Amino acid sequence: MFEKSTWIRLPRNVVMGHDVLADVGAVIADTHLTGRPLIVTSPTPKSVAGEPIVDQLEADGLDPLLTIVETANFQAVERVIETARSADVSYLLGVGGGKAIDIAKMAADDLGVDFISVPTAASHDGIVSGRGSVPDGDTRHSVAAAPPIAVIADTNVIAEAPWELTTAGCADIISNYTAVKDWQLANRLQNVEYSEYAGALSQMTAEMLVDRADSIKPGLEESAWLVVKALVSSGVAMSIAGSSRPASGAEHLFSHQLDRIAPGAALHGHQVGVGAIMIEYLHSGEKGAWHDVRDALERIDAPTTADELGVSAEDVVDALTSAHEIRDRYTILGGGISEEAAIQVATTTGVI
Ligand SMILES: NC(=O)c1ccc[n+]([C@@H]2O[C@H](COP(=O)([O-])OP(=O)(O)OC[C@H]3O[C@@H](n4cnc5c(N)ncnc54)[C@H](O)[C@@H]3O)[C@@H](O)[C@H]2O)c1
Ligand SMILES: O=P(O)(O)OC[C@@H](O)CO
Ligand SMILES: [Zn+2]
Repeated sequence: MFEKSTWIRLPRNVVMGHDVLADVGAVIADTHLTGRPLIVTSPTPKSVAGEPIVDQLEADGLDPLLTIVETANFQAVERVIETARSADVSYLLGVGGGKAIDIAKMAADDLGVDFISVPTAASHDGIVSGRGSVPDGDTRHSVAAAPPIAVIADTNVIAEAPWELTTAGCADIISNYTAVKDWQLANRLQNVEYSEYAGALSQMTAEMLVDRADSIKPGLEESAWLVVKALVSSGVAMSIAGSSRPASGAEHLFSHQLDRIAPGAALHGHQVGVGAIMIEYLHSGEKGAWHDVRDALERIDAPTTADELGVSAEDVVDALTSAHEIRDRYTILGGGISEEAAIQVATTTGVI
């Protein structure tokens, strides 16, 4: 008897392009949201998009509230939940980078209200996903959450964001190569459920982005458009899989450990990109595709070395040797790699 079932939860509206920030009110009306909105943002995105959204919604006769978050952790999620409850908020807008969007997403899920994702940078592939990613002590959770009911990605705003945020988003997509390899390996060795559709979509997204790498340039709205489309596609792959597996393998475990060892040193996307070079080496050996991963990162201006990330060689080795401990997710790292092996992979690939 066939007993399998799944829920693939996706946004109702993905609105992207030139000046679509002006459409926030229209999107709210289209999604039939009523009541008081809470805008969850961080300091720079507040002035770039948060305040213009408040002005727009006030002009529409709404009574928006705005709250600032600084760090992505469970305490921040709790604070947003309390703010929303005490102000009788009906739905949330996450406005900013990955951290503001993750916090809004998780708070909305807990409150049981809808949430709109308004990325101000193309720096991560969580803009569409039904996952939240938060550190918690020695571990890092990938929390299931409702996906945004709508995404509003203004390519004008995103093209004006610092260029390194866009290169971080590209590197987050390039890391899909190793994430999919790790997922397939876990399927073969540990019988972890694998989705052909999600895996193929994630890998194809990386391939399409790399094929267009030379047309991704600073300040160009066309480039912002290309990268946002790839981030949306990668988020959809996660929603199909019902996990972050299609976009997060050992290169993400390495990055999550680096966040703990060298907090704030580099952007998430840049860390996973450098991780992907080394993890690809572990998958395919010295003559393998790690050269292609490194070349793709170089072509989009993303870091490929510890120096460029602003971390030490010891940090890289520590993160690589402890990455397997951070989460119960089987990858090429298996039960862990030795310090000698970590030094060898990082040296051979030129990361240290
Ligand atoms: N939920 C998911 O599926 C998922 C996917 C990928 C990444 N993530 C998470 O997202 C986070 C990484 O996201 P991030 O790299 O955007 O980090 P971030 O949210 O810290 O943003 C980086 C910086 O860019 C700034 N910024 C954003 N837009 C700007 C603009 N227009 N102009 C100037 N500055 C701007 C932010 O204020 C911040 O200082 C990590 O916590 C990661 O785990 C989650
Ligand atoms: O589940 P994690 O490892 O946080 O991954 C989510 C996202 O960063 C994938 O690009
Ligand atoms: Zn990522």
